[in-house]
Amino acid sequence: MRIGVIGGGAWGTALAQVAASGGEPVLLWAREAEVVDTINIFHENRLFLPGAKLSPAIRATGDLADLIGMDALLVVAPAQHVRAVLGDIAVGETPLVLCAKGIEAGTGRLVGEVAAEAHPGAPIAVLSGPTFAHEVAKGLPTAVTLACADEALRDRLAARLAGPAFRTYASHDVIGAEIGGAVKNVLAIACGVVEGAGLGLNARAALIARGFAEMTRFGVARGGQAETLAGLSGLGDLVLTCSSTSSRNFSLGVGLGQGRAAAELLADRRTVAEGAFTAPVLQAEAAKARVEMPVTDAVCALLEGAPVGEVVRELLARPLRAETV
Ligand SMILES: NC(=O)C1=CN([C@@H]2O[C@H](COP(=O)(O)OP(=O)(O)OC[C@H]3O[C@@H](n4cnc5c(N)ncnc54)[C@H](OP(=O)(O)O)[C@@H]3O)[C@@H](O)[C@H]2O)C=CC1
Ligand SMILES: O=C(CO)COP(=O)(O)O
Repeated sequence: MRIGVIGGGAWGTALAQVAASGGEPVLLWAREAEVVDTINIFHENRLFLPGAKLSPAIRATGDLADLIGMDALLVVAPAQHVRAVLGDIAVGETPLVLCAKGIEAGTGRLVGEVAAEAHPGAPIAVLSGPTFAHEVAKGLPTAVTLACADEALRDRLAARLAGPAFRTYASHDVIGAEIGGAVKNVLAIACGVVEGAGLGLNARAALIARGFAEMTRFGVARGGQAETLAGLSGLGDLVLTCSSTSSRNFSLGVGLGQGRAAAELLADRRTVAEGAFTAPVLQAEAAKARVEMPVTDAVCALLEGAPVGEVVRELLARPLRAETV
């Protein structure tokens, strides 16, 4: 199965490394000439994944049309750019494996839904889980959810992408797998705020647990399964991203917790913190579905510039309620 990768950021590059681990050729499309050149010449993505030695089986191209005719395409552009990028390539019935984590602003669509609209003939799969790109690129042990409604295709993709240190767990729940990855980015910002504001480890654990409750409420309301949300792509990724400054979303939250403005923090970075884009659209989608998401509301308020002390006081002053409903 010949694999093409759309997106030359850290995660697209690490996934190309996974797909090339058995020596099979992999073609990666990147927007930036510097990424294409450093991969082809030095076998390193010096812009987005510096220091990771890449397989010589990975070749990069700046021409999206070169990916036509592949057996499967991993779509790893940031969530807000997936529609535009997929609009630039004719994929026909080539399976699309969505690997970005987010919800599209303006439409409230999950990335898989965006891809299905752009290419109605293409089977859709989702790869998601606790996966810092730099660890995957180094070959450190990692496990992901590989979700696809078509069982035969799911098994072929899971087998093709699995490696000695990269385990793919099959699922049929595409929506649940996507929602976990999208929502955990917003919750990771909240956990970063707790760290930045010095609110302690009890508060972080409480946010992870209550955040997981709201992720599950929203995921189930949108048609995902609670079991998927409790798996690698939901709880697993939530725990990873909420506990390390390796996470761009957690780091953004640390800055917010220290009282810095979101605009300043986002302008400072070249890499993507998806939660900042997902938070307002998640809040709007939750309101439509009548799902309460107090942690997401708090993150939205902080991104809009509300003072940390005030937001935390409001969160803690909410009426007491039963833990499970
Ligand atoms: N990094 C990680 O550890 C993981 C990331 N993910 C997810 O993967 C997705 C991609 O993240 P990641 O690889 O880390 O991204 P990076 O932050 O490493 O890089 C961002 C990439 O997106 C590109 N980009 C920016 N704007 C556009 C655009 N308009 N059209 C196409 N490409 C664009 C950037 O190019 P340019 O510099 O030219 O703007 C760059 O190649 C995200 O949804 C993320 O949540 C999932 C798992 C792990
Ligand atoms: O999705 C990720 C790990 O699974 C990466 O998280 P960040 O985008 O917050 O760095």
